[in-house]
Amino acid sequence: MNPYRHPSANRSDANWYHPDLLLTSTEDILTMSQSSTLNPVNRHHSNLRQVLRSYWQLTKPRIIPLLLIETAASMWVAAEGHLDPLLLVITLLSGALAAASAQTVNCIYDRDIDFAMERTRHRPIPSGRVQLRDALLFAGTLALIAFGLQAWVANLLSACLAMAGIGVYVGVYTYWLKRSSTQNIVIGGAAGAIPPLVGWAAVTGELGWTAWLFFLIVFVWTPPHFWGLALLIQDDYAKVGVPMLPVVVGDQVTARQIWYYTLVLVPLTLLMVYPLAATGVVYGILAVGLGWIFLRKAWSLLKMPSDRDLARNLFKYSIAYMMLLSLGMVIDSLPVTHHLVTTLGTHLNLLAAAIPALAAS
Ligand code: HEM
Ligand SMILES: CC(C)=CCC/C(C)=C/CC/C(C)=C/COP(=O)(O)OP(=O)(O)O
Repeated sequence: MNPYRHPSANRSDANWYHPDLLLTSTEDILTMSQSSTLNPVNRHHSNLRQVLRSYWQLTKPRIIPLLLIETAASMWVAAEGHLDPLLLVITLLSGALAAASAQTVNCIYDRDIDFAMERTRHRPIPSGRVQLRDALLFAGTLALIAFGLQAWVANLLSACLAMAGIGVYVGVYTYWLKRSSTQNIVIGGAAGAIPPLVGWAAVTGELGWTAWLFFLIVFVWTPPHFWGLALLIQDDYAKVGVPMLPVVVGDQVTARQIWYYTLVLVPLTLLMVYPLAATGVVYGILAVGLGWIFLRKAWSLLKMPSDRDLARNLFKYSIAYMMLLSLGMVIDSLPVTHHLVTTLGTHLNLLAAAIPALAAS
């Protein structure tokens, strides 16, 4: 008997934004009902597929790519466009394993509230598909492999930072603050800002100003990212007593906080260009454009804090924003971009010098 299984467990529309995190899709139900009538070999394969799928879901896989994009962007900037492919692949692999381990421990610790929330009750532990002991073993193994790989191929600093990411997410966010403070994701959100530090340390063996600035950018981005979503799913959190900001202070104050954080975020992204000069004009233009859109969306929400479409729109945009900003850093650091920008600059200078002569003739 599964202690976390509720007889009335049901799917709901609250799951609109991450259907892959659910298990009981029509396809699953069909597969499960078929497996009892299949021959033993097919049944074995079908069961194995279901087990693998459950472990995959335990890692909340849809969040991991963005963490890896941050890591890769930081590595590219640190390497000034000349990145060792093996180092990149191993750092991303161990980053994915570390994040998966962190998410698994979060699923273990939060199994009671995950069971009670409509949105999360089909996760592998509350639905009884993965046992606690197995999940713990899985999380421990992933963390060990992540640490070993990273320390072996890159360096000890980056491996320790990845483990610190797990520690902050599990210890500070999940265990300490998630159920006790409205500032849970502000402070606990530091976990999600650690991947740029891991990437930078993997390339340089140390942590520079640029790495810390990237950390700060993700740190300040996290509240608008999550509170946009929290406005939509606050009833679920309220039901289980998790004090996410909108649950405690309401829509208006949350929208105001989102606005303040976005106001700080946009100028922060520009410090990469000046005074740090870690990135150039291509990233700069992108950061201004993306930031302008972010500000407009946060402003619209500030004007109509209870408009759920605006909140959903801001949440979705926050993800695209971080992806494109990171991509901007990568494109900016490539040697070909440097070459193009320098050539363009030279031509513009020549043109500027020629204008007075042309005007005089
Ligand atoms: C403590 C900080 C954060 C909290 C509380 C948070 C919370 C959430 C939640 C609840 C979701 C909905 C999906 C789910 O149920 O798992 C989500 C989606 C997402 N988060 Fe965050 N997040 C945080 C930080 C981050 C960071 C740092 C990143 C990456 C840089 C990130 C990337 C994403 C992405 C890509 C999605 C969309 C997944 C999908 O496509 O469904 N989040 N976040
Ligand atoms: C370097 C390293 C290993 C970093 C790991 C950082 C990490 C895993 C960040 C993810 C943050 C996140 C998606 C939280 C979800 O909140 P929640 O679990 O409270 O959401 P829920 O309500 O859906 O359970």
